[in-house]
This record gives sequence, C-alpha cells and structure tokens, in this order.
Amino acid sequence: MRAVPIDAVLLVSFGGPEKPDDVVPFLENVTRGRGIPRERLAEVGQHYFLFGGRSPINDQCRALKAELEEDLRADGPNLPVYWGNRNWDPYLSDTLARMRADGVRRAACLFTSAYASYSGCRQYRENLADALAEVGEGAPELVRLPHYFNRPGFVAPFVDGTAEALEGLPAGSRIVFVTHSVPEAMNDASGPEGGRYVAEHRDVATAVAGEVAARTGREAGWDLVYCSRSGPPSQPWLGPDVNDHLTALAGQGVRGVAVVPIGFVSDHMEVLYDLDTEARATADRLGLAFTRVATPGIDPRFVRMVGDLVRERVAADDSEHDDSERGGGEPGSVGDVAPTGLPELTGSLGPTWGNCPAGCCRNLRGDRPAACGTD
Ligand SMILES: CC1=C(CCC(=O)O)c2cc3nc(cc4[nH]c(cc5[nH]c(cc1n2)c(C)c5CCC(=O)O)c(CCC(=O)O)c4C)C(CCC(=O)O)=C3C
Ligand SMILES: [Fe+2]
Repeated sequence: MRAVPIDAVLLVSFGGPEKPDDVVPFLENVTRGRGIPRERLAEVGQHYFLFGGRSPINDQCRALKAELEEDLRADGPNLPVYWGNRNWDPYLSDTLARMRADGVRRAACLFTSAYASYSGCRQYRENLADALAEVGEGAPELVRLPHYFNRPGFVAPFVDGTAEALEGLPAGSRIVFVTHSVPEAMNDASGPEGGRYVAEHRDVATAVAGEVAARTGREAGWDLVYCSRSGPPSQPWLGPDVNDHLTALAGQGVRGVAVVPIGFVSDHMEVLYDLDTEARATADRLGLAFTRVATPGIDPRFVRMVGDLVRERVAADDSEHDDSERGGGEPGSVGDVAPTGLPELTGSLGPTWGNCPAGCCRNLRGDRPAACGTD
C-alpha cells in the first residue's frame, strides 16, 4: 500500500509567554494537574517577570522555522514548515487546523526537545493526540522524525562552544554539563527500557568532553548536573543541582567552569534565569570564573541536521514506493555548511527511532492517547 507522501514539516515546541499578562495563564497551562507547589509557581513567575514577561523560546522557534524553510527550499524537499506549541500560542490545535485548511495530509514532526522522558517526549505526543482529536476529521497524519541527541549537528555546537570557553578560563577549569532535572521516577521510566534520560545525557556529555579533549589537547574533568527542579521536596528529583555543584567545586579549589546547557535545544527561560542569572551569581559569590556555552539555536549545522532528518525520512518513504514522483535534494548533501568532524552518530547508544515504540517514556499517572508511536 502506498503511503501518502510527507507534504509538510511541523515544529512542535513547549511555548512560552511573550508579555507580562501571558505569564500566569502560561504557568496555569503548564502546571494543570501536575501538582506543583504554589510557592514554586510564584517563584517561576518572578523569573519571567525579571525578563519583561517574555521567554526567548518563541523567537527561537520562529528563527528555526525560517532557517529550516530556507534549508528545505535550497536543498529540497521544498516543504512548508509549520509551528505549534504545547502550552502557548500558536497552540498545536490551531496549527493542525490551519494545516488541514492548507490541504496538508501527512507531516513530519520535529520536537524541540532532544531527550527521552515523559516531559520531553511522551507528553509532547499526548498533547499532539489531544490536538488531533480536537481538530477531528481530516487532520493531517503525523509521523515523528528520529531523535537527534546523538547527531553531530546537535553535538558540534556544544563542542565548539566548550573548547572556546575553556580557552578563556583558568587552567584546571571543569566542564559542567547541565540539563533540566526531572523526578527520579520519570528517569526510571524514560525510553523503551527505562533510565534513558540520564543515559542519553551522559552519552552526549562523554562525546562533547572527548571531542574537546582531542581538539584542545587538554583533558578537562566534567560532571552532569541539573537545574530547574520543581515538585514537592518530598519527591526525589535528579541531582546535584548546578548551584550546589558549583559550591562543591569551589570547595575543591576549582577556579573556573564552562557551563554547557546540553539539555536545551535553544535559549529558554531556564538558560536565561537558572544558568545565566542564578548559577552565574553563585559562581561570582564563590569567586569561580564562569562561562555559559551557547545552545544550538539556529547554528547552521543544527539547521542542516534537521533538514537532513526530513530528507532521510522522505528518501526512505520514496524507496519503499518506486512510483514516487518526488524530486528534491541529495540526502545528506553538505552544501555550504562546514562539516562537524564528528562521526555520523556520536556516543555509544547507536541509532534512534522516529515514532516511539510501545511503552516508551511511560506516563506514570496513567495511560493516555499519544500520537507518533505504536501506543
Ligand atoms: C525535561 C524537561 C524539559 C526539557 C524538554 C523540553 O524542552 O520540553 C522541560 C522544558 C521546559 N520547561 C519549561 C517551563 C516549565 N517547566 C515546568 C515544570 C516542569 N518541567 C519538567 C521537565 C522538563 N521541562 C518537569 C518534570 C516539570 C514539573 C511539572 C511536570 O511534571 O510537568 C514549569 C512549571 C514551573 C516549575 O515547576 O518550574 C515551567 C514554567 C519550558 C519553557 C521555558 C521558557 O519559557 O523559555 C521548557 C522548554
Ligand atoms: Fe519544564
């Protein structure tokens, strides 16, 4: 049976407020039914207000959408790129309704979240399923592009940024990889076999540290630590917290840190507040030199990698159907983007998947419909 060809790309993101009046309703959207203590919500609201009530995340998505459209125009397939958010305007349901109106039948989804976990994977899929149900008859079919945490286009910008940061820091400085904390139980249930959230981050951290050592000729010690813990104190979450870790490092006589936000695809409020504001203040207090490395954002290698995921997927569909009429770019062509010097997949976890296998990143609160997977 011939599948309907992919005729659009859908960027699926978290969403964030863009003005002070957005902040409280945004937080209500995010935390509905999640059991976050009120004090934590008030505190996180303040982080947004400190930055004028505007998160950088939506602008990052607009920029990525524009760059990806350009990449697909230049090297094919020339597909429209849509963008929808889980928690703020443009909402997924509105975007899916617009796609239907535009005649889109089958879209390839890219989540702006690189790692397995309920929060970063299945919750996106559940929100897509809800939006599909809301739109109803005629909504496009959705397939997921492969997970990309171990693609060089995602990893290389962190390698460059870390090597450069270490150049400017005192001898003996350490690399501090940071990601979003999640409940330990959520890590235990992440991926098809569990524990995948931490395993994927360790895989990226090992690859970045190894490549930086190879490039600079100096081996910097590194750690994987966490930011943005929420939830009640009684619930165990992944640690150590980045601030506690910086305190411990200073106590050991370390003089500087390259803080590498590997958990974040682009600048989010967590990066602006939890790292650039709070962790930097901690480092200043401790007399630690502190450099925060950039997120991939719209690094040309990251954009190209996303374009390649689309090209790979379309080529795979075409090769299953030799009656295809689809033209467009050489899959994996390099264009004018510098090669990364990294292997095709970094780390040791090997090939990933697009649509998720059954049981992947289980919802510990109970089963709900989820798109882009076999359950
Ligand atoms: C793993 C993970 C990612 C990375 C994957 C991905 O990128 O999706 C992520 C991203 C993000 N998280 C974000 C914002 C928030 N996350 C919250 C709460 C929570 N996050 C969690 C996990 C994650 N979150 C968890 C386990 C909770 C507890 C509640 C629950 O179990 O669901 C809360 C509530 C207040 C608080 O408790 O902090 C807010 C406001 C924003 C937007 C930032 C911006 O506006 O720039 C982004 C990109
Ligand atoms: Fe979050």
